[in-house]
Amino acid sequence: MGPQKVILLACGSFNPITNMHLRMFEIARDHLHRMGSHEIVGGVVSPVHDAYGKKDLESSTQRIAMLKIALKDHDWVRLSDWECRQESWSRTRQVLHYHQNVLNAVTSTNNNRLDASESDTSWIPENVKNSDNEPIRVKLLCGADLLESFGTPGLWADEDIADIVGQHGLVVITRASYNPNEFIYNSDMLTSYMANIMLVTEWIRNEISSTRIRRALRRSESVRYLIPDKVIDYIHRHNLYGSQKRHL
Ligand SMILES: Nc1ncnc2c1ncn2[C@@H]1O[C@H](COP(=O)(O)OP(=O)(O)OP(=O)(O)O)[C@@H](O)[C@H]1O
Ligand SMILES: NC(=O)c1ccc[n+]([C@@H]2O[C@H](COP(=O)(O)O)[C@@H](O)[C@H]2O)c1
Ligand SMILES: [Zn+2]
Repeated sequence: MGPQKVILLACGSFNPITNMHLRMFEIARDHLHRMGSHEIVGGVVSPVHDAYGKKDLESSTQRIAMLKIALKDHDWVRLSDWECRQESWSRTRQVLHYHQNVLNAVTSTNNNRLDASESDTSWIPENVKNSDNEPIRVKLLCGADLLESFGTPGLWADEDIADIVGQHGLVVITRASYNPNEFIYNSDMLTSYMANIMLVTEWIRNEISSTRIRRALRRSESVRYLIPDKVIDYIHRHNLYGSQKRHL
């Protein structure tokens, strides 16, 4: 059996998109290709709905505009704005299900093909559409902080975690001050699904986070080389995150 084909899907606020969000895809793809077990055929960024209501969450219109700029010439990662187009916030399990279902329909040769007008397929790589009918799995790509948020009481339903890890699978990138190995060890459920959790060590560590980017912008400090130049330009032109107009 050859490597399993995978599309990596990253959920989050992307408030705003940072270079580290983009790096996550690269680090994950290199690792999985080196292991020989998976072939990454695409990447998808799925920004969260406005109703997620996190502190300082910029509107989805602006977050999507910044993502479009950042991903404009990207060779393999695309945007899916499905979450933002829903009536309310969607659980991550639903997000994975939706994307897996569309993908199944687009790649299947039988009758459950999608009505093209019904669904947005712009996040699916062209070479995958009408391809050779090989199954492609949508896996959740996340940082170790998101994995550890599984342990926050009341935040994730157990059956959602079981479904996400059991049916889809996780690719987790290490992050400073988190210990995903120990977190998995401490959880009976995650340990039972360990074969479906790929831990990827980021050796060129950096602590870029959207929170720190917003803080720097608020303080009129430079965020150059931390987020794409064109996104910085957009932020200043639209005075987002309390930024004063300033040149790069
Ligand atoms: N420096 C990083 N290292 C590893 N993973 C990261 C890093 N920054 C973001 N991620 C991951 O990117 C995904 C999207 O995260 P999110 O939009 O919350 O970004 P963030 O930088 O953590 O933002 P915030 O500071 O607002 O929480 C999550 O899975 C998160 O774990
Ligand atoms: N129960 C759930 O499915 C659940 C709970 C909390 C966060 N999430 C998701 O995790 C991501 C977290 O993003 P932030 O790190 O920006 O808060 C978002 O995409 C959010 O929708 C999902
Ligand atoms: Zn975060």
